[in-house]
Amino acid sequence: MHPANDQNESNGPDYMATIGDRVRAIRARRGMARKELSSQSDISERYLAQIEGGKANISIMLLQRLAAAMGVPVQDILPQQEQQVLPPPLRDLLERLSPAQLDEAYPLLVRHFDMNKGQHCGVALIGLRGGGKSRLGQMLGERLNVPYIRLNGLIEQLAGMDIGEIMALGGQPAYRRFEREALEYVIERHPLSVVEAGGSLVSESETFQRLLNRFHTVWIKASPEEHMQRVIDQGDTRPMQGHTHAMDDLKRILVERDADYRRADAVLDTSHRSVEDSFAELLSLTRPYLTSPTAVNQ
Ligand SMILES: Nc1ncnc2c1ncn2[C@@H]1O[C@H](COP(=O)(O)OP(=O)(O)OP(=O)(O)O)[C@@H](O)[C@H]1O
Ligand SMILES: O=C(O)C1=C[C@@H](O)[C@@H](O)[C@H](O)C1
Ligand SMILES: [Mg+2]
Repeated sequence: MHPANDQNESNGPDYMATIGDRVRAIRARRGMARKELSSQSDISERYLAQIEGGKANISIMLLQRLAAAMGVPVQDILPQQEQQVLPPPLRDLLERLSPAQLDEAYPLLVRHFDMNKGQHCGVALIGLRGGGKSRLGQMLGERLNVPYIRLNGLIEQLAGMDIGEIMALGGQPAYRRFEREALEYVIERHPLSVVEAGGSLVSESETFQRLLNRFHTVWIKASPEEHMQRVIDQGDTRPMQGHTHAMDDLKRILVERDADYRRADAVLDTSHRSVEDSFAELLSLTRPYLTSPTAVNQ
């Protein structure tokens, strides 16, 4: 409340008038007729009219009954509330939410105001090969009806050649240039999407920073053994040849990138879990960043 108002309200008539205004406003918000409030609070309609008209010097006991009948704390009716941070309607709304709904509300508000500043473009999945970025990313896009974009696929489209050819022709620098170009393409063309980053994007600090700034990022991780087994199960043994060495390499890469992957906004560990189970958690972690404020209940 504004301090100047508090001072004005502290003299008798203004104080009573403010109580009257507050009672009328709360009753209206609750959709209660004066008759109904009268029977709920056991205060006569005539006296309620006097209270609302700022003409009654209401006792503490009646004030308590009145507040209880309208389902609000007494301090909502009293004018001087210097300690109160939130305006009553907002606090009232938040108090009615369950803990799970509050968890949902927080990122929604964060996202909403960030979106006003043009910050967020959706969700980006980062992590090492075989974590489940493609599998889970596709499911997420389909479920929430937003495009799923595999950055490596887009790089190949923009370059007009596959990743192997890019590497052969221009090496890592060329790949990094196309990677950045692909990310900017997504930011410009897609207001909301699920982006799968290549496992090594995090090693390119400027591109990674851009991704962190524009997306809600999730590190999709697994144990080294599962990363390895899943990639082998997909029939791709290229980076895993040599077995013990391959496993050592994988572990080393995970350690090397650990600090970068940890910069993600959230972490999803898919080790020893079913795809469905991992997806359910990913959905709850990211839904607020992929739905428009008008589609909260989607
Ligand atoms: N709990 C789980 N969550 C996600 N995927 C799982 C899970 N359990 C098993 N899988 C399997 O692991 C594989 C993950 O492969 P996927 O291609 O999605 O990984 P990726 O992170 O996209 O790797 P890459 O960096 O190579 O693109 C899929 O075949 C998927 O079915
Ligand atoms: O994890 C890695 O080192 C890589 C993963 C791929 O997605 C590509 O980003 C690239 O081939 C390197
Ligand atoms: Mg993938």
